[in-house]
Amino acid sequence: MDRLCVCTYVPHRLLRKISATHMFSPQCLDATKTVRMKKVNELVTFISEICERGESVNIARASFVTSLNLISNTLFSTDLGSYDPRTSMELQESVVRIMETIGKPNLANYFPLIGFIDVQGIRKEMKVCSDVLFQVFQGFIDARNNDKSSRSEGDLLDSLMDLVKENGSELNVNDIKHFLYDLFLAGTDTNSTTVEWAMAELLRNPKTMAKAQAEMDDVVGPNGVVQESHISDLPYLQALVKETLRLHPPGPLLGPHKAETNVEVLGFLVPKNAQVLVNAWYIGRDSSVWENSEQFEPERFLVGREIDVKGRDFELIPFGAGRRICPGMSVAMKTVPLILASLLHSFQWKRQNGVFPEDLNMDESFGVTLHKTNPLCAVPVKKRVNG
Ligand code: HEM
Repeated sequence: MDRLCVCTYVPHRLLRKISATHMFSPQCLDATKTVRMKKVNELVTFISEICERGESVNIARASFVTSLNLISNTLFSTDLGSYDPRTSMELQESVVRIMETIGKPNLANYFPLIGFIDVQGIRKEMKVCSDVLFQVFQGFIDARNNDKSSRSEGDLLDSLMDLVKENGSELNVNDIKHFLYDLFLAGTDTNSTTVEWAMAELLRNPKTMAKAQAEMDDVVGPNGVVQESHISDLPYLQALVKETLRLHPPGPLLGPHKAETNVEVLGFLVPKNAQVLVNAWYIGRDSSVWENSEQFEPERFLVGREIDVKGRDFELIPFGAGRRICPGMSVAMKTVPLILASLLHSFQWKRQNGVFPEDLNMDESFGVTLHKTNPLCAVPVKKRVNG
């Protein structure tokens, strides 16, 4: 993978390095632990309110807001998402619209000659929404430049602005805005889609759901509150996250790669400059590698050789591998299990009119992110006495 790694959509390599030290390093992850807990607790509170009204929750939408607020708090120390559909959050709406627009089949990809006409208005829509994001980011940058007291000790924007001052020749405010843009797009939908697919698999596999909940009752205690520190003691939960990423990798074709030089892969020549799309979705379902490859069986990760998602085991690469591996992997592997554990430990889940069937519709819509075609809506029922 390292030889197929020319960067095609992140504007500045330096920023990748910065994110590794300023956002995703073990120290930063430790420092942002409290924010993650707070935001996940807000999700639980929101669902508890829905529970009291006996309504259903759109799982992807709710966990999308949590993921968005997690990122916006790490970057700007503020919420940019809202669970209340009546509250207009322009950044949230624009991120959703960008993800929907990117996911649409674009005729220009099939007929490049007509690309300049923008028949479907995709380019225009992308521009309108992206402009909103850039304006919001510029607003935060201006506020910090104009009013030093609006700087909040330790969030990522402060560090990035300090870096611009120190490395003016290599880095400018535009680079920062593009970097923030990538983080919001790459780090929200991926997380929430994974939570939705995991919940869908569990709802049609009640025995698997019961096993995961029993493990939590043992480790967290029936009336305890899930903490991030519990996750390492919940092997079944970790296995079910891996199994979800195997069957439903949010980035089914990873990011577009390009060969830096002629590369030989398994006897095939990949010529220099060729664009390479890696089908992580197929790799995860390859029946020559995975037994019962279409079945959701977290147990497969608990026996035999340990297979992880960190880019070293090529049969499971939902985050990619090599130099271009997802920089947010460590934060995703903390957030997704934490959200899932909180949803499963605090609530039982049912369908509006009964239980979910084994043949629950699991159709996938291929786009940049692999979405569930029919959004999963489920009714929460409070499980814990003090939850
Ligand atoms: C379950 C959650 C996630 C999955 C499955 C995932 C997966 C991926 C994949 C497959 C790529 C492309 C890798 C390649 O081209 O080989 C990627 C890139 C990226 N991801 Fe993630 N991601 C997740 C969560 C996150 C989060 C939470 C963040 C940030 C907070 C994030 C930030 C990024 C960025 C900035 C890139 C672009 C990196 C580059 O092009 O160099 N991701 N991710």
